Amino acid sequence: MNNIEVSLNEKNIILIGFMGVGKTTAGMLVAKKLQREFIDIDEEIEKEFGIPVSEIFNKLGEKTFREKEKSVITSFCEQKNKVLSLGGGAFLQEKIRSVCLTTSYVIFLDLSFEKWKERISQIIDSRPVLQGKSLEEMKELFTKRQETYAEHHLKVVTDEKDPEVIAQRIINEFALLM
Ligand SMILES: Nc1ncnc2c1ncn2[C@@H]1O[C@H](COP(=O)(O)OP(=O)(O)OP(=O)(O)O)[C@@H](O)[C@H]1O
Ligand SMILES: O=C(O)C1=C[C@@H](O)[C@@H](O)[C@H](O)C1
Ligand SMILES: [Mg+2]
Repeated sequence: MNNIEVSLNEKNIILIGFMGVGKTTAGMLVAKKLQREFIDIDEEIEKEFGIPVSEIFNKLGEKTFREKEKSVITSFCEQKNKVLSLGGGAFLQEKIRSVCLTTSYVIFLDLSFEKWKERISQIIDSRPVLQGKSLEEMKELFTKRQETYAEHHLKVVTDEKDPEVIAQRIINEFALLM
């Protein structure tokens, strides 16, 4: 199937994976190529509270963030024709996993730890879950979190440097599913 046929299928495309694997970067390009609206769930949560994710964690607590994360994702899953980029911890919640997997196509963006660690300096300031952790502790979290992404419809490896190439690969592999 080609891009046109992919875009005719109305189900949402949902990108999951660890912080920094490129869900937002690739997701925006996938949405543009398929002429769909792109929604970054972390940004939607920030809009609801009017403060950045790190401040939500610090001032309101992770529990409040996770509750909002669940309600925002559930509400977007009632819509269609979107490309959603989920926060790296969203799939920790069973309710989120089930609503995403039953309503939408869930694509797991996979990246090796070796490649991921090259991005730490770019993401650390805005990712409270990483702050104060040693490289060893980050590796532990990275490895543990892979279990939460185990349920998906498609896995796409994102070690490639060029986000355009990754976005096209997501679309091509997704088209094979249909
Ligand atoms: N293919 C790539 N090669 C190199 N760097 C990349 C690539 N894709 C994204 N990046 C960079 O890695 C960082 C994280 O990317 P991005 O914000 O898209 O990740 P994310 O999966 O959305 O993270 P989060 O779950 O924390 O929202 C950004 O600085 C981005 O510019
Ligand atoms: O992996 C996580 O637990 C998180 C990832 C980010 O996308 C944000 O959703 C938040 O910083 C928590
Ligand atoms: Mg993101």
